[in-house]
Amino acid sequence: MDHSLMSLSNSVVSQRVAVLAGHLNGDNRSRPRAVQPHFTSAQATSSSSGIVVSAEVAAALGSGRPVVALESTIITHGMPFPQNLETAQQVEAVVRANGAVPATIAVLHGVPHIGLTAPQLERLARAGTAVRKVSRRDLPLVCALGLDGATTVSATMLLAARAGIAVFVTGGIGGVHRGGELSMDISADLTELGRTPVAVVCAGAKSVLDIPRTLEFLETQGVCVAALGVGEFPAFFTRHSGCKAPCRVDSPQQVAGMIAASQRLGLGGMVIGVPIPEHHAAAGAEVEAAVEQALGEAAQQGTQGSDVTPFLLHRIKELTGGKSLAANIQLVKNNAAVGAQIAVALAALHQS
Ligand SMILES: O=c1[nH]cc([C@@H]2O[C@H](COP(=O)(O)O)[C@@H](O)[C@H]2O)c(=O)[nH]1
Repeated sequence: MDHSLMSLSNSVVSQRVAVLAGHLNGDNRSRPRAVQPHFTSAQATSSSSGIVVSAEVAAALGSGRPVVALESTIITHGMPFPQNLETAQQVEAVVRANGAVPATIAVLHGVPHIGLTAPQLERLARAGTAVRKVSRRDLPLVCALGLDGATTVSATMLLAARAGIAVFVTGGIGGVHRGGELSMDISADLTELGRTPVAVVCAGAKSVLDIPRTLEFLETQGVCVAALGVGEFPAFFTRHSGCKAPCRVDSPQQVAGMIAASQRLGLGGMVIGVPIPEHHAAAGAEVEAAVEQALGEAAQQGTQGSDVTPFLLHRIKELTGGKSLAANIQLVKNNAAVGAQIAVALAALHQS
């Protein structure tokens, strides 16, 4: 075993995992302060959770310091090498610079890891799409077969919650795909948001998706969706989706207050849409034209299911000559700063 890592069985985190595992199984009775370690260590075993938390993340969680979860599909499937590795490293640095501990999440050789070492991160980034994209439904298989897995928003949320991490930063969430009313192609991210108590800080959902139906579905799932500093739900590359955000928040402290209230009430996840900063927004019309073309090609080639998003991301990048990738990197870093500020505000609330 890697000595920089700590098995859950011997840590305070294991107690928190026990609390959250109960919640994920539908036991919401005692959630008020979801990350408070009030279970005895006898109630958690590493064999039941099988999750490894890095020593740094475990120490931060154990002392109530802010932690931000980060996903790994964005590294393997969302960007090409080496920009994916550079971005992953920079995002972790931005989280630290804003006062929180980053916890990148992935499955390595069948074991879910919360907090990766530099060599682990590099191995995933180099392997890219050769690593299996893992959402909630894929976890049993990759764990049982000892495979590597890059966790999507749904799997990352689930694992973050089991470790007691309440704030998670990514680029964009999955959603209802266009034509989803017939194909039923709806990302597992949306149902996960309905059931798992983690706030996902993102730049909204890409316009490759059906954003109005995505928001409708989130409402059905009972997910609190807010936009930060604007009235409109952001659409990833552009600040404008044409859809009013269900609510608007104006500071990390306000978001922390909503997360704390959600925890007290035993609710599920939350989406905080942070619009891409004005000066980094890619030429909207150009990216939108690329989106339309890529969607047409995906339909023509019969691309389906979990292959659709990676195909579209790759094609849009090609069609915009890399402008979409540059914008993507900037918005993720911006989200990382905001997410870390939210985690800091939440930790302060819990300690007050
Ligand atoms: O702009 C992006 N949106 C979504 C993804 C990834 O794609 C997943 C959704 O895939 P699907 O539509 O197959 O559920 C998300 O959870 C995330 O991991 C990404 O990398 N970049």
